[in-house]
Amino acid sequence: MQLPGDVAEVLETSYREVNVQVPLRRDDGSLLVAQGYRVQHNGARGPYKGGLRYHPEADLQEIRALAALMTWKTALLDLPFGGAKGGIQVDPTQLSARELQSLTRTFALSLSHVLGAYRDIPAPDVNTNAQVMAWFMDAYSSRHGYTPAAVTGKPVELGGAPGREPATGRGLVYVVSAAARRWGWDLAGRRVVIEGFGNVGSWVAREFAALGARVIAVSDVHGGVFNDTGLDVAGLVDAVARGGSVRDADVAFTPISGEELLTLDCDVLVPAALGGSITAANATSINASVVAEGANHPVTPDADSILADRGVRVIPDILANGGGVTGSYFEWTQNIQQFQWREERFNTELRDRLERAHTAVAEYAESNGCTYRLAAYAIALGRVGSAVRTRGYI
Ligand SMILES: NC(=O)C1=CN([C@@H]2O[C@H](COP(=O)(O)OP(=O)(O)OC[C@H]3O[C@@H](n4cnc5c(N)ncnc54)[C@H](OP(=O)(O)O)[C@@H]3O)[C@@H](O)[C@H]2O)C=CC1
Ligand SMILES: O=C(O)CCC(=O)C(=O)O
Repeated sequence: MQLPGDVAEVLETSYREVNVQVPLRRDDGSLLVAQGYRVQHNGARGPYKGGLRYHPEADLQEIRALAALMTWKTALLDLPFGGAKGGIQVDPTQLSARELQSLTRTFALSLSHVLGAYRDIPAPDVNTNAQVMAWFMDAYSSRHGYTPAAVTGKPVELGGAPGREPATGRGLVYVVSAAARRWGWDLAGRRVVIEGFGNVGSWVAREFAALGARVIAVSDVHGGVFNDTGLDVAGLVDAVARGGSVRDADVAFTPISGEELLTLDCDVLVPAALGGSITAANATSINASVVAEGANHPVTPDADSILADRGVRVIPDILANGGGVTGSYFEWTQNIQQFQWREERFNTELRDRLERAHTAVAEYAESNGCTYRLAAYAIALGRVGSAVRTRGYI
């Protein structure tokens, strides 16, 4: 794409990286001092936008990488946002509900000077959910006045958009369906494997099952479950809603390891857990026709080349999981206007935006003979580069 050198130089680093101390008085009286981050990568196209992750591996390097991905994602989806990501390096599974709320409020207050509805708008990511966003919004509002548009992914009764919670997984299935139509595939009866069964993975499973595809394996941190004739997705969802693992589900399955799951013979493999699960070490063992990236950067660059050489089609994260931030965009605009769409309208608009982005990527890839990932990056970087120059940043 011949990105000019000065544009590349400014996009290689983040605009602002905030590192805050997040002290928490534990229920037992001891003190935990966690590190919190918000990285604002680029805001040329609009306010910074991106999720908050609570995870022991959420360090500055990881958050920085995820923030840059948000810049490309919002540009590819043509949303009026830049890219950011944040998080706390902590294991939330070890915290009580009171501790989680306290940690979230302290974090929100320490970041509040760089956030805001027209500055930077957080949302949920790994181990954060609508309840965490409600606490975050409440803490932010205590300092700035009631501001629902400062955070997305909120509970529906607090200005959340009906449809935002399923939007990432549902959007991925809209994108795969659009690609399948282009390739002349019928998704009914196709074998689907999903790594991760949280917000994204569980909605991918529900939406594929609703289309008549066969979800043959899913996993969480405790391992995987496999059934060649198709898993009972509703039963898996019930088990997780009760606070258990997919392994606790009262459905027919054979236990498998997370590593085995990735190598199963399938039509569509959806990594929907953390980054870096498909590497040069296991890319030669992937037995999927298509890898649709629900997670952010689940395929390392080395693995990406191996998959491309082997003819495995990869639908990149910035397209495949773009339904989440697109849904957040709908929520943000509705909060600003004090208005709410019904979920049917939300889904129609979501599908339309994702299909348009998919068509742009597919056409670019076909006319330039490149992968979907390169096409998606070329489109996104072109848009960000143009905004950087037009706004006079450089
Ligand atoms: N939420 C959103 O709107 C968006 C999320 N994403 C990306 O999607 C991915 C998943 O996010 P989300 O669903 O929100 O997060 P959740 O916290 O809801 O779920 C994460 C899931 O991944 C599982 N998991 C974690 N580590 C592993 C592992 N090593 N092997 C197998 N499973 C594992 C978790 O298991 P357990 O429950 O047992 O811990 C859980 O099932 C992330 O990469 C995120 O950045 C991308 C776009 C938007
Ligand atoms: O909804 C959002 O604003 C961001 C979601 C997110 O973090 C992501 O797409 O990775």
